[in-house]
Amino acid sequence: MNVFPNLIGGQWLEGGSVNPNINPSNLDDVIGQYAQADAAQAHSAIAAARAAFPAWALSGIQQRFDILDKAGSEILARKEELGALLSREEGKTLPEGIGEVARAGQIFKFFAGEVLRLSGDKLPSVRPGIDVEVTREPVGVIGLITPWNFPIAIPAWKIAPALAYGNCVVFKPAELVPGSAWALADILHRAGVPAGVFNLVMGRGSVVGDVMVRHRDVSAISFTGSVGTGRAIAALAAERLAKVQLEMGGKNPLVVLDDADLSVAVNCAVQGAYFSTGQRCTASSRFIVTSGIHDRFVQGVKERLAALKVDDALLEGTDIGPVVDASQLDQDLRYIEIGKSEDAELVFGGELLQRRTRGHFLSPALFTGATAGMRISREEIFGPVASVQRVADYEEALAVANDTEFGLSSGVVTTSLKHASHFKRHAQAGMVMVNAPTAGVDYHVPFGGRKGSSLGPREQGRYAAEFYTTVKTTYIAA
Ligand SMILES: NC(=O)C1=CN([C@@H]2O[C@H](COP(=O)(O)OP(=O)(O)OC[C@H]3O[C@@H](n4cnc5c(N)ncnc54)[C@H](O)[C@@H]3O)[C@@H](O)[C@H]2O)C=CC1
Ligand SMILES: O=Cc1ccc(S(=O)(=O)O)cc1
Repeated sequence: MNVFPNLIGGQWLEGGSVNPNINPSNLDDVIGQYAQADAAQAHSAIAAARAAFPAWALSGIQQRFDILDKAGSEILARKEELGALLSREEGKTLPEGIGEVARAGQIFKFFAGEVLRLSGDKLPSVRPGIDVEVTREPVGVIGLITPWNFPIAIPAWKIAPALAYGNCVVFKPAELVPGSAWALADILHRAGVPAGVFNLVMGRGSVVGDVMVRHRDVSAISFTGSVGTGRAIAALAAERLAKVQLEMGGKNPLVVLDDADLSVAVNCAVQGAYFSTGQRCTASSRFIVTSGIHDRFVQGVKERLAALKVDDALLEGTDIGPVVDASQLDQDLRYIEIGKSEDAELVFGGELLQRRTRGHFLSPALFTGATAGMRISREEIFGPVASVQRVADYEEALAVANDTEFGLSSGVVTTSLKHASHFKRHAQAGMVMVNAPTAGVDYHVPFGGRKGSSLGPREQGRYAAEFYTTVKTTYIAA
């Protein structure tokens, strides 16, 4: 089997060791062997990016538009094929995989447009005879470190703005999903990104990622992943005053009030908590439900879960694919045991499933009787596991929803305008959903959270400029 190489300084390079890419729906299916960069190759990629930066920073906007637009067009044209690769390596269902690839293509198109919309301000000075200009310039070499749960969308929403605003990129994807990352690198390379401007360094976080985070020529790091790794990266970046942007976990609440439309509530709950196998930072893992609707809601969710098909991600009709790997499956099962030991009641699922192929199949799990202090109510599980907390009224529901160290996405299901408006104002989260699942975001508006979920400027949309550029104020005396 051929090895998929890294892209460093415009050259495809093997070297180092290789890593098999394994299908979580079928552990006997090896998708390919992918090069694993060592520390020396990580250093080479950073050097190549640094060398390419002065010319790319000053490159014409037509060149940058053309490259990003071309990449976006190819991604969109190949969305079925790339979606199948994504689903095969990550385990989300084929429609979800295709949808994610389309999102990546649209993100490249959006940032191609942003290249043409670059702007600044010209202002009068408070002093006579002086003009002031405020412009944005690229930051330099940016290190991008991404997780396995969105193998192409998260890389796209970091790479596209980085390149659009004139930065050079060293990109390290998650070890579990090198296939989508490699395909994206190949598309960018063929779209005409100059040598060194974009570098792919597949490899271990503790080796390649660590070099990127510590290297003084990497001016900024954008990371999505676990809280532990995010904290460690922030500490190292702070030591050398590098710019940092972190997207980490969530413990996203979905509040369901007595006056909710039951079918909307059940739909939001099931989609938000269990689709994509619950492996989304925006997934709802806490349903906070007022007493008057509690039993009907639980019954409705159980009925919907019973109708869902958990199977091979690529099979037609599958609603929920496998858990991504053995270690994540262990984590999910561990939390299911923790929930039981905390005296929450497991009312549905949480069982390993046998399918035609050897894969990490887990039935969606629902707990009731959860309370705010339980670990299943406080810690991110990152799997198809959610729990219901019963509350007396809206005021208690809001307090419970906000009682978390995280603050990414927060949802309410209600037909009361008064409660919806109050929740929108008082939910302590970066994204608020009214009668919509906590997961399911657009690609052209800011994405990010508060408290322990995020650090640094927002990702996505035109707000991305805040992280990927630095502001210059120029005073011009007449
Ligand atoms: N919020 C989110 O979107 C995500 C959260 N997670 C959470 O994290 C848990 C563990 O998943 P992992 O994939 O192990 O997450 P992780 O945070 O360890 O990995 C994310 C990325 O960081 C890299 N990395 C790891 N150690 C590093 C280091 N010392 N320096 C620089 N880069 C490093 C990894 O190689 C990967 O590319 C999951 O169970 C889940 O709870 C995982 C993926 C996404
Ligand atoms: O790319 C990251 C990403 C994409 C989508 C979502 S959501 O499922 O739409 O919430 C979250 C993160």
